[in-house]
Amino acid sequence: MNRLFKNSAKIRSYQSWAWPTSPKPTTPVFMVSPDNGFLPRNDPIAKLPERFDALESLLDRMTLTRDDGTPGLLAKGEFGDAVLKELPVLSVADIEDQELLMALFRDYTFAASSYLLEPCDIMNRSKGHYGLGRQTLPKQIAVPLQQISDKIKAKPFMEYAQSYALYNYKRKNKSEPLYFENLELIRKFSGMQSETGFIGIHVAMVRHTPQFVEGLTKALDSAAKNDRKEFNHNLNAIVDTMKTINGVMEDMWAESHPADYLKFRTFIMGIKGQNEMFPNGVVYEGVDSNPREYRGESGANDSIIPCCDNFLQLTQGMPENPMTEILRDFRSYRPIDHNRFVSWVQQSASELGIEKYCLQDVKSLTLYIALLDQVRDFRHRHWNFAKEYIIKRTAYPKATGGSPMATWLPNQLGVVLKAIEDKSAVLLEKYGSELKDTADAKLIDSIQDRAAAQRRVLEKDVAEYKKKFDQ
Ligand code: HEM
Repeated sequence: MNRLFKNSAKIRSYQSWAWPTSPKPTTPVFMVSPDNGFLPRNDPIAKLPERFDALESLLDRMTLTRDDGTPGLLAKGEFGDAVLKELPVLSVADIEDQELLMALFRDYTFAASSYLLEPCDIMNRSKGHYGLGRQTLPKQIAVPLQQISDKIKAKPFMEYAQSYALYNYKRKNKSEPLYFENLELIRKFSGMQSETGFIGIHVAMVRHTPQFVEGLTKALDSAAKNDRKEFNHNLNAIVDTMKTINGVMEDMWAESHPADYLKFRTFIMGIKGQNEMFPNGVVYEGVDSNPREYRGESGANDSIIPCCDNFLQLTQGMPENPMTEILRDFRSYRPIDHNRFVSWVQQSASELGIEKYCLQDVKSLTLYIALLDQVRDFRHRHWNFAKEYIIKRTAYPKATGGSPMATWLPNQLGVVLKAIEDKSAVLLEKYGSELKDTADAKLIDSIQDRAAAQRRVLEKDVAEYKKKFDQ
């Protein structure tokens, strides 16, 4: 077992690199490693044990359009009543198996979001706005959900990794890898193919994170040993993996139709910062008489881009503004080991001074800019998703995670564009004569051109959308 940084005086080792070869039932489900990256250690448990049949049956009948084409409980506005009538407060006190706890977390969070947001979905379908959600989560859902969340150390609300996306897939063919065509969903709100596409593309991207985690840890390790050749090799590997991940992301356009997104998006809204639906948060009956507030499900809780930001030391240069505050807050909505890894990358990159280390070598700096360009590629495409799937089609000003539509994503895209401009200028000033007429010079030229063009479009977009959403 490879123990990176064991001998490095400069940075601490990432402990979970060497996690147990025979995990115990109490070993967390999400542990970052070059074996599974940011995916769970094993494929998610799809079916709950018999004692949870009442919950399983409700979730099977819930989906707007069921697998047999008939309307489900949510389509008829009958889910909430069915929960109150059919679901007892089931005990989870004796359960310690982390995989079963994660499956229960997924299923109770699906039930919670359906229960709270059912009226908003009905209102949105008929009137085009959301109205009030249910303001109390009944004890049948709230009590076990709180207990499960305590055991897995999560917030008791639907989350990107631990419920909606990364713990919600099955492989059609168990012996095949998790490419998009080989996966299907365990739970869904709408039953539309576009919902499978939306979630499936996230999973299919995260499938490539074992290489990503390996590249990051090895790059940090080689910087710690001041092995320039190895460092450049590993940095190049991260750039290549990001190209693959961005390539999968591009398939979103084909697999999830922009016109369908708002039809299932209502159910992934949060109960924080969504004033039209939950002006005072939600009371968790039998748990807390004070209302709770949690952000909704969002890809912002994925760990790939935060790791790139941290490795490139972009995070510390983010402007001190309410947008960056939201970015920090999002980081608390993910599995604890994802959070630890993301923080570890931040601390190690900062202790080693990765940015400065890259400035000292023409190849390292070129690769640093190439990685910035991949983060730009991700955030630019992502901004286009936001425009095409959301902004074009609704006047509602908040994203599912509660961030403001017109300004939040551009805040981070702007930081990356600026970093490309700055670092390219340094590269040309410092190493211009060395680079002259090489393939790397052409690469940097095209990266600069793209960044400049995108900045112009971004500024125009933000001015227009600030007016539209009054932000
Ligand atoms: C149709 C596709 C998508 C749409 C409409 C969309 C929409 C959004 C929106 C509106 C936000 C703002 C945060 C919030 O929820 O309040 C966000 C954040 C984010 N999403 Fe997505 N998203 C899509 C696909 C993806 C995919 C496939 C990923 C891959 C992991 C992803 C990763 C992220 C990340 C990393 C952020 C934080 C952005 C940043 O740091 O600049 N999203 N998304």
